[in-house]
Amino acid sequence: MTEHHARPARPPVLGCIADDFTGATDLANNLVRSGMRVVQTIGVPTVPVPDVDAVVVALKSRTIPPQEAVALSLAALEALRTQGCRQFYFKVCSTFDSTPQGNIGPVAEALLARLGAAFCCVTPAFPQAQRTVYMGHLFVGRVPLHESGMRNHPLTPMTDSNLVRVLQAQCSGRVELLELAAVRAGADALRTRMARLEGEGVRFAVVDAIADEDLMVLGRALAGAPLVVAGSGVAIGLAQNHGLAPSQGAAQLPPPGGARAVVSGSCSEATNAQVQAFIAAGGPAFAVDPLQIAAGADVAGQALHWAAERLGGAPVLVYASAPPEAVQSVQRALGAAAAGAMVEETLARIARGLVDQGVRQLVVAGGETSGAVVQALGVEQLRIGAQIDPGVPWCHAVARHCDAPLHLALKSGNFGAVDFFHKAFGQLA
Ligand SMILES: Nc1ncnc2c1ncn2[C@@H]1O[C@H](COP(=O)(O)OP(=O)(O)O)[C@@H](O)[C@H]1O
Ligand SMILES: O=C(O)[C@@H](O)C(=O)COP(=O)(O)O
Repeated sequence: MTEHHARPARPPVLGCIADDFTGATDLANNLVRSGMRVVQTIGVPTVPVPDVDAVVVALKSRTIPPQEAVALSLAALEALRTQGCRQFYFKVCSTFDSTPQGNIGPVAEALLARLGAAFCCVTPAFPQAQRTVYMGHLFVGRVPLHESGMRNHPLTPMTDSNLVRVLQAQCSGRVELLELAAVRAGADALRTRMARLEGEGVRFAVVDAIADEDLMVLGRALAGAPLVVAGSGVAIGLAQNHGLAPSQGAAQLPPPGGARAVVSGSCSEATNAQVQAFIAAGGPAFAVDPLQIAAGADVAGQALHWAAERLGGAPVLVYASAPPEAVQSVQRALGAAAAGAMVEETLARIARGLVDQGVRQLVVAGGETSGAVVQALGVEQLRIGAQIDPGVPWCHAVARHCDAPLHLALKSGNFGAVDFFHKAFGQLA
């Protein structure tokens, strides 16, 4: 939850449903930086949230069966409506992580139907993190999505950069492009164009955006729209519709304490480079071998025994992160879903053990991994602090399974500079 400023209490204006936990903190980070007071809940909130402008519900629904993702997302929508939210944001990955079955299309269609709406804009553009959309094609830095490291993702390999085509394969409604020229024509013209597309029976418009200014225009055009489906980028353009402006004060967190650790289950290019940089700089690191887990070894116990002798000194790293060839060989042996679940469960047990041993500053790399860790720790709400790198803030969490509050950074696999792990702890020092 962010600091409360002196504003009259009113229901939150924006209700957000994020399909993974790193994605949720990424979105909350952009909302906070644009001037909104935000509370992030882990799972569907069951109690009233405090006086905030936006609520972000973090789900772990990106890779579960589509019907389960739909049911969870609709439950989140109902809870957000109960809190008084009037506009809704379905936060998906900036690399549009999904499979031909979903879950972006099915969840977006179900949310639209429940809201009684017929049309919504979709864009994963987040230029500050080098995600741009042009002619409906998603670029990651200088390369199209299908040439980026995402083509080798363990759970959601992305092999087509044409998002109109990718989304159409997941939807029954019609998907069209809203090209950059329409965005550059300004918010009023863009709104007129959106209305025309809706009149033509289009359900989803994939919107081009290559710079923050495009997202600001789109944000204005979305005033009053019931739903937007987007990465975290569009968040920078929504606060202006509610008379809110960027504020630094929102990012203050209590001082950190305790030992420092990183748990990494992301196999993305950026994370693999961060792991290698940490090790090359002499950081103590323990590699988790999925085949050992499958063979019945007590890998979590070994990792915790190793860590117990080192905690309190330099930050320690426990990682399953591995390059694509190693991941593929594990997946051939164990199956992709089973390997993923097994590694997540082990890393979550390790994270909980590390916290039991006194870790109070914890970086988790990987969206699914973060979901597993946060659930194992029993975290219910997160307060968002300062940004470490685009898309990744420090957060402050109270966890059921920890007697003192924790500083947590949930890092999307793709995000962060190569020295992210050291940078993160340096920022808290
Ligand atoms: N060495 C490995 N072999 C196979 N799967 C792995 C390995 N290491 C991690 N995984 C799995 O890969 C998935 C990575 O997804 P995630 O944590 O969301 O990372 P990212 O943020 O990069 O997408 C997780 O399910 C994780 O358990
Ligand atoms: O939008 C993004 O890229 C991130 O917020 C995100 O969703 C992260 O997903 P993972 O790469 O699985 O961590």
